[in-house]
Amino acid sequence: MKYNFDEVIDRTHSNSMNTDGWREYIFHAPRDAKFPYPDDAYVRMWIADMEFATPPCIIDAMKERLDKRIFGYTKVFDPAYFEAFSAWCRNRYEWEIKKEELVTSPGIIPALFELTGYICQPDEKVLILTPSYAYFKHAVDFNHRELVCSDLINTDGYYTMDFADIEKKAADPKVKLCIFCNPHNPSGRIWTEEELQTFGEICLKNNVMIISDEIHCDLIRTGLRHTPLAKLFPDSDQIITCMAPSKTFNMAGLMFSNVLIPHAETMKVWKARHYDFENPLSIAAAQAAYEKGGEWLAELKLYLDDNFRFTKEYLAEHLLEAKFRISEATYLGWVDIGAYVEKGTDLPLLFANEAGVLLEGGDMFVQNSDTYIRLNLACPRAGLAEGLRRICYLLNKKKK
Ligand SMILES: Cc1ncc(COP(=O)(O)O)c(C/N=C2\CONC2=O)c1O
Repeated sequence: MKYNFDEVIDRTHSNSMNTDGWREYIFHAPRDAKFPYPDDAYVRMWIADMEFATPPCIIDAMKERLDKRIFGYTKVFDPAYFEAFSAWCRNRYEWEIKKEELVTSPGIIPALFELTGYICQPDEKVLILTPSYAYFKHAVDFNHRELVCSDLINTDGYYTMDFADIEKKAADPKVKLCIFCNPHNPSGRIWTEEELQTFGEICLKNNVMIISDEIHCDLIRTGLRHTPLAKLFPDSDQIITCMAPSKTFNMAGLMFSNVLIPHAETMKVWKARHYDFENPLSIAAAQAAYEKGGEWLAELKLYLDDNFRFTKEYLAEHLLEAKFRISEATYLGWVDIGAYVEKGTDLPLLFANEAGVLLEGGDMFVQNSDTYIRLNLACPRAGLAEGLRRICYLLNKKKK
């Protein structure tokens, strides 16, 4: 391997949400709230960013931009960025994107917050599939629109869409938008073309616009394939696609993402209301990611594959009644520990107080996730092993 994913990198004093923001985000506690373990004694498996250095090609591109020494107002003017991103979509997803549909946003979450308000009138509703990344709900709440949830069907830890339920809810004339996660966080599903086709047809037939959040699409297990939803409906202007280098290359702090808006009226509102200046270092980083990041990503995927295999084997040996499937996508493990805990247990607090592990779980994913914990496996294997050891020790002790 050319890259060292076993390297432990010190993130303290870097204003990192991962190391410094967990009290507020997970527990809604003040920054000085006391917990049983010293901060640096926690195994951090919660927020979705990685413990791996961003690829050298990206850091070099940022250094090259720094050497220009002026950082005035900046937008994506150079066509080289579109060429890099469109080549990425063509080569990896056999998907031709259109330059006139591409805009950028300082994150997919801000785009979801904006687009929800642009697309839905105050009395209209937004459909999401649950369990869900909580910010889908936050985007709806922020816009004071009504949230409608369709629970995914969980068959022994394998999640599928409940098309009958989606159809019923999409038929409500007030449901105007679905924020869709493709691939799915937290279950790790990569939706098949057949599932995407069925889902898309239900929404389009019922005049429900879709925002397909595909931020995790590059982070799939080796050998599996992602299908952009919009690729299956080339004649529709009702599917907005969000992609980003942020998850793929561990650069979420650079606040740069791609939004593809085929719907003319929505694009018109976006251009009228969105603040479209960008950070020059972020543009340089994103372009380098798409132009040169492929080799690093291939090695990252192999390392993550091994972390998932390690987790599967470790839980099979040390937590016999846990249910865990290797996620098809994301670097997030999704584990049912219902055999060890009561429904309604505050799982993040339990593991923070009694295991020294920071994780997300339970009701942090809107609904339909009660006895699940989500583990960030994008870390050096030694840290992963210690986190799993602590989790299994606590749960086996509680079981006795
Ligand atoms: C489905 C999905 N969309 C959007 C985002 C964030 O996009 P951004 O605004 O950074 O461009 C995340 C990050 N997911 C996270 C971040 O921490 N925990 C998670 O599950 C995500 O999982």
